[in-house]
Amino acid sequence: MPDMSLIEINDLKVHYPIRGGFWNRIVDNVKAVDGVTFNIEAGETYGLVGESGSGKSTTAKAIIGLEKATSGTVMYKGKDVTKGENRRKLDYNHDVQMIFQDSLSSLNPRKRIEDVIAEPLRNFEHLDKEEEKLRVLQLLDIVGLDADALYKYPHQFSGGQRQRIGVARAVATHPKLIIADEPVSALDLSVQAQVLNFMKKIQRQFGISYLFISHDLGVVRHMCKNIAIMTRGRIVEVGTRDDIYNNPMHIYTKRLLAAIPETNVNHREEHRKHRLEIEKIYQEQQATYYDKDGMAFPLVKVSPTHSVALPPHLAKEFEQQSENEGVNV
Ligand SMILES: Nc1ncnc2c1ncn2[C@@H]1O[C@H](COP(=O)(O)OP(=O)(O)OP(=O)(O)O)[C@@H](O)[C@H]1O
Repeated sequence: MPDMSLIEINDLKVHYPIRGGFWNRIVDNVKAVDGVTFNIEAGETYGLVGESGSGKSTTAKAIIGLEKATSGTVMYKGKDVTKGENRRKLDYNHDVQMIFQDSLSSLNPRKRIEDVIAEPLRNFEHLDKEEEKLRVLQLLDIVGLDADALYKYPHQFSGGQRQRIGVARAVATHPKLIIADEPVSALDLSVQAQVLNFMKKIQRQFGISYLFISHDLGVVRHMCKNIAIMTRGRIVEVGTRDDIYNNPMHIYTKRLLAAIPETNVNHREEHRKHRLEIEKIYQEQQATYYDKDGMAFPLVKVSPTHSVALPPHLAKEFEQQSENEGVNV
């Protein structure tokens, strides 16, 4: 039997009802997440990328159990953790932690850092005062903060330092998976790199997996082995880092790649031209990449590691190819 992935998300859907009319009946649904499937392996960083409103955060919330799945499964240790009873049985809330974009609102402003970081320890491990303090100090050290941080409050830190505190808190109970929802989007470029480096260091040290959510393919590049591109509630392209950056095939992925800012001033003009070119192609062709309801087409395998939601006229070639390969086996 093949090894199980750490977590397997299968055809996950989260639809929100829209009510209206005199009787306040359900008149339609917002398909925030509409059939998302991917696996995260132990120790890897999996990227989920898309623009605002594409359904990334709702996917994350459904995985962690903060949002109810309309259908589909999230399999962890062989059980579906969209069901509360399985989450409790498997200690899922201990094993899966989250880091949010805005640490100022996600860290309790009235608690000192010692208590902020100790909170998950108090929920899940019963240490005495001395042991607890030692653990908090170790965690601060791992994310490069001094012991005097213990007695300060979140607002006394910079954005980058607060994100590091969020990382220390998430890692406190040695989780198996950390869901990081836009963990560096609110930070300056130089500080982003610092926080990402701490995240990588911690990953090596504790062997944890990340689900790394971002709107920016530039940020994800140095973090993720596998990446899924999401828009309008569906995955439109999924592949290895190499597939996505060197052979993007969906028009939406190409546009996201062109949107990565060029840091080298000598290449800025060239990059601007390329971006405008892609934008023109996007405007001309995007309608063909979605069905009559504006939804992405089913994914088609274009290589063993790479799948793309190609429109039917482009998908044909690859469907034919896989059929032929099937015959050869
Ligand atoms: N509770 C809700 N009720 C109705 N619609 C919702 C709800 N939560 C999210 N949505 C809608 O679902 C879609 C996906 O939202 P989601 O927050 O998952 O996107 P996102 O990609 O994470 O964007 P962002 O980065 O801006 O949070 C959006 O159209 C949003 O308006």
